[in-house]
Amino acid sequence: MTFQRGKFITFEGIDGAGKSTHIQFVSDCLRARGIDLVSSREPGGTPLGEKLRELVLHEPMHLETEALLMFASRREHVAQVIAPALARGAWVISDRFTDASFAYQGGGRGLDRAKLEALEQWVHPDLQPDLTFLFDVPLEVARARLDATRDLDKFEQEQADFFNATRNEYLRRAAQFPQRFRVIDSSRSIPEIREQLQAIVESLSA
Ligand SMILES: Nc1ncnc2c1ncn2[C@@H]1O[C@H](COP(=O)(O)OP(=O)(O)OP(=O)(O)O)[C@@H](O)[C@H]1O
Ligand SMILES: Cc1cn([C@H]2C[C@H](O)[C@@H](COP(=O)(O)O)O2)c(=O)[nH]c1=O
Repeated sequence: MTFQRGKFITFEGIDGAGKSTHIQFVSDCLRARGIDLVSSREPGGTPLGEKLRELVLHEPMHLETEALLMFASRREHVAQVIAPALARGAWVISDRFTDASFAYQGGGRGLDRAKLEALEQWVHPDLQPDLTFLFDVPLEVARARLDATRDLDKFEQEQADFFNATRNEYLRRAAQFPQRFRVIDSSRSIPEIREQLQAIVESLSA
């Protein structure tokens, strides 16, 4: 028996844009449609990846070390979780993937894009998301949402210039890959965003 490869969906956006809020909703919509779904996150998603997550979110380190650890976590995630699930026909949702490295380490921190492209080619030469939701929101809105909720990690404590550059790189990539990106105006209310997400999910799983 041959299985059709499952679909790979990623959620992206600057910290506080609201992507995590909507992952559960989209997951519930897909499961209600009978789809076998694996939901995961980066950095993380495996026992080793979760240890790397603790390091990159809390320890100061060289920019290139940070990028390499993101891709080390990703290599493990692809090998242990994403590729096996897709191969057996399950769908995978990941809270962030390689677009985040281009946006944060590339846009935010200024790492040469060619180095990120080389890492991408090394770590997942044959894998790209089928669909990427980019939750786009002005920095001030994201910041207000974060400040209201929790202690901030290393990235969340970055300044406005960092997040503006990160957001701009996300938007640049959305324009570069329009066939897989859906830019969601995340400054709207949660019910309005859900309505749009539901329509996209229904068209995808029809
Ligand atoms: N559309 C919205 N309107 C108002 N509040 C929202 C909206 N979306 C999310 N929030 C709230 O903003 C806060 C941050 O949301 P969430 O954790 O989903 O962001 P995130 O993009 O996943 O952030 P991070 O990447 O840092 O984990 C939460 O308290 C959430 O309830
Ligand atoms: C995958 C990935 C993530 N990051 C950053 C982006 C966020 O600030 C954190 C993860 O936190 P979240 O609350 O789970 O979104 O990590 C990054 O800089 N580069 C990456 O490749």
